[in-house]
Amino acid sequence: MRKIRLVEVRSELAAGTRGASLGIDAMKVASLGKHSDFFLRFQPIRVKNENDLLFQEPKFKNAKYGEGVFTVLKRVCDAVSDLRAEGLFPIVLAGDHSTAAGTIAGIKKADPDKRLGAIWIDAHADFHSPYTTPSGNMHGMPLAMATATDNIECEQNDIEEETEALWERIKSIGMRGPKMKPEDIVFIGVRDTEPEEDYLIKKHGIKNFTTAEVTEKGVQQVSKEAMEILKDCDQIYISFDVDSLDTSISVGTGTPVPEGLTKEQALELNIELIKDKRVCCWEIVEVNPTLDTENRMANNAFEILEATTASLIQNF
Ligand SMILES: NC(=[NH2+])NCCC[C@H](N)C(=O)O
Repeated sequence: MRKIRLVEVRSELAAGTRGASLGIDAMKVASLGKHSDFFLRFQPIRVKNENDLLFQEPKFKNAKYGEGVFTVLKRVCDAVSDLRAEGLFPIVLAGDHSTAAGTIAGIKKADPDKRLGAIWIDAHADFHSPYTTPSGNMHGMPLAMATATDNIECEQNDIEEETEALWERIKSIGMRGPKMKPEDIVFIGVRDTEPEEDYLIKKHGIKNFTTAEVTEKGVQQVSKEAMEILKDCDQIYISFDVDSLDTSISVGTGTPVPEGLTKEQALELNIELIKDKRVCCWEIVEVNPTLDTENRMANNAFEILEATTASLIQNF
């Protein structure tokens, strides 16, 4: 059986809306409500955050709070890389989705020679760089960080020199250069992108399984096809952003988008995908209880976390 370690990252610097750093504790409240022993079973590692920067104005307008994001991602990278070097399976519970770039860097740092792929279950492609971002919010950038993509072809923002230097440092966390090829990304549920991201998706032929496709083909088939696309990867990372879920379930996330997955679809998808023996890390992000009523999103997210972990344990 694989040994699991929880990594708790209460960081929300890279989100545009406040509150995502409370998502982990909202899931803990959900677990108490269910009388679950989940949080007793795994020893958590807590990564220090830099959320106090939020009391100041952001320094970099195309990479807001980027200096803090860099520090947190570096810490996440080191924590994940240490766990992977010990052969442990990190389950990362995080606030905003930028942490995924730290996680990916950590996986790669521990196994630089292994080809890494990612399954990105999300409403967003998170493929912006400071050169293209419409918001400056760095939770829209983790896949550009991980693949070292600037997307100058679609440049929208005339970025400052300091921002450029910071972006270079962020892309070099763990190791210099790309940790993954864009071709080794599979999207599920992506439905809110900007033209600059559409350009990259088309350029690299990245497959997106839409909500309609998941409904039509079913979870088993979609999981099979997703893994088939990543057949040449040695390791697979799964990133689950709760905004992949439909807004009728809950709006307890910073950037909710209609026409998302049902809870059952997301639950089954994660249960199924994590059975693949190459999956080496799973992450859940963007639960924001301050935007919610009766902790609905965290209740759903915790259910998915618990079921996915159970599937991981049962299948090894
Ligand atoms: N992880 C997220 N919720 N990302 C939302 C990104 C939204 C938009 N594409 C932006 O870059 O601002």
